[in-house]
Amino acid sequence: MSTPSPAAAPAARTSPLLEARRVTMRFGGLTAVDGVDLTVGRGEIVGLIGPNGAGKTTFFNCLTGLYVPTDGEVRLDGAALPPRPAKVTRAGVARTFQNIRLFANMTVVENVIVGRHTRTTAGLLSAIGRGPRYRREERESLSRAQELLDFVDLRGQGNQLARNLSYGAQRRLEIARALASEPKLLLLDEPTAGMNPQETRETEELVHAIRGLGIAVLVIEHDMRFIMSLCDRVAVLVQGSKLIEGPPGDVQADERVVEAYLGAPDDEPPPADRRDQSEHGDHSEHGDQRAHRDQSDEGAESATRDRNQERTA
Ligand SMILES: Nc1ncnc2c1ncn2[C@@H]1O[C@H](COP(=O)(O)OP(=O)(O)OP(=O)(O)O)[C@@H](O)[C@H]1O
Repeated sequence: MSTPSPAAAPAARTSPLLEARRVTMRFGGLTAVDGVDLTVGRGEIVGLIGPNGAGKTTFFNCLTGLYVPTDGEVRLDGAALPPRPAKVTRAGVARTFQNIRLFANMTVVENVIVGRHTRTTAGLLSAIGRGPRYRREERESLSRAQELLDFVDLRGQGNQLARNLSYGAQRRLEIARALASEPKLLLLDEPTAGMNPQETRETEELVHAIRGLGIAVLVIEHDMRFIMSLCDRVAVLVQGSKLIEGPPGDVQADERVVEAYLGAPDDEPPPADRRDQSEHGDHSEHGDQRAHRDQSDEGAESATRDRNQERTA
């Protein structure tokens, strides 16, 4: 028997974990995502940034089966992803949403167990009859959910209602629920939106820990400090098209990115303003990002939280 040549190696070994090719999404006359190529390697943390309305969330929706792209394809481990959210989750892609989507009146641990449903196999009859297979899977799911709650620093809070958790804790619970599906790739849509600097730092640590589990992460975020310190690679979307992608330093210094998204140096606030911002825990430094964070002053930040809390209520 001959040894397979490298060219004959399975696609799963040679291709990136996620490969999106020429992904396009049109809504009537509007092209929200226009021929975007993006790869994510195994264990990589990739950032996706761009101005409001650039098409970032639409692109996520194309990756996760919520939208069927008008054109292009998405592959995971070399295999085309099916255009169905549950099948995409089963294939190994989990996500969180821009606005918190928890089951507010279920307990914290139940929310995580729900996230495991794509990994349990007991059929409906077994579940109704509470057969041995169902009971074994239920025990395993509970034990795994407790581990995940420990992992996201929610130990001891499993029996609370999700709605009673603090805002930052609800965001961590969403991540635990996504991890419960045992993903190879986790997509995070603005995970630090509405967070204070301390919560943002904790989220950064958590994402590093997730990578430590061997899980790749693709993250949309407007907080440049977070993105630049977290990511191995950053891609910039502008008006549905990918403007540039590369190491964070290169992207941040790219003139086109500064012009289209970050804002020209002339736009920076005078030093007194900057000091004022940092005193208020605002670390933003540039144009659109600053505009975004301007919304995160005391009033708007609590409004964001209120909106997110309403979502879970
Ligand atoms: N279901 C839809 N039907 C019609 N237009 C849509 C739909 N979803 C998104 N769009 C439009 O597509 C464009 C891209 O929106 P998208 O939410 O993907 O941008 P984004 O980069 O995620 O913005 P933000 O940073 O504000 O979340 C916008 O013009 C938006 O209005």
